[in-house]
Amino acid sequence: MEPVVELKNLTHVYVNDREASLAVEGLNLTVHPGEFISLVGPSGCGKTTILSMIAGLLHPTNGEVLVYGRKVEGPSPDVGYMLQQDYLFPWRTILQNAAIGLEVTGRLQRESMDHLTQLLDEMGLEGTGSLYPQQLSGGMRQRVALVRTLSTDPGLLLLDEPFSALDYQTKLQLEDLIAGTLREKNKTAILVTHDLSEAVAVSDRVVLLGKNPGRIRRTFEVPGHIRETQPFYARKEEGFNELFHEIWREMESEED
Ligand SMILES: Nc1ncnc2c1ncn2[C@@H]1O[C@H](COP(=O)(O)OP(=O)(O)OP(=O)(O)O)[C@@H](O)[C@H]1O
Repeated sequence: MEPVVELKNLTHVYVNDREASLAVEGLNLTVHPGEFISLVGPSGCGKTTILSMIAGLLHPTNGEVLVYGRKVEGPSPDVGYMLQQDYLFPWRTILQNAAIGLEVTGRLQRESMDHLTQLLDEMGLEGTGSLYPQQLSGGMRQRVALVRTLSTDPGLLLLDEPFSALDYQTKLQLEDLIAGTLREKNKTAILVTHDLSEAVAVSDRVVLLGKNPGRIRRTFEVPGHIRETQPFYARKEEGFNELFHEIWREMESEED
């Protein structure tokens, strides 16, 4: 099967008036259909830069990004992006917020509202369509952001720390919901996170990046029995702690 994402010798240099800084260098990564990948690594190792290039928001200085076999030249409806902040518009109802993706891509139709209401229901947000964002909790708002992202039916989801602003309990609930939903809908996902336990619990593969500049340091396969378990319970599975500590030690041992 054709890969969903191919990063080939990907390099990015940020340039301003005074200096140039190498953020990502010579990165190669292939992500297959239905895979859930996490990118982890120390602060500043280039995780967000990599997602921005896959999303077509930032052009690589060198190398190339292919999504579904096509060179990325800009944002595409095949790719959904979810961030730490939900960016809901306070003056729009929940349903109107959920509809924005379809609106801006010119695909909003009469029957779309039924589909969005169904998606809100699936996310446990029954009856919230006519409320406003400020009437919902942080976890609920982030679920609305997920509905907005899924509404355009992108095959690939880029998740940049979508759980990190939430309290611990909400974060665990949302991890289960998002990982379960994406697997059920057979989406491909790349998650950026600082939380190694989250990375192991939700992913098929954890890609550890090293810093100065961002390069792949090591890739860890998550064993099948952990992958098949809901993230919350995965943390109690045999081998989970060992893998967590292996990644942790590797990250700590970075010398450069
Ligand atoms: N717009 C920019 N201009 C100049 N340098 C930048 C810019 N954005 C990021 N950088 C630098 O590029 C490097 C990679 O940044 P990036 O945000 O991709 O890392 P990250 O791994 O996502 O960091 P964090 O984990 O702290 O979110 C860092 O050294 C950062 O300072």
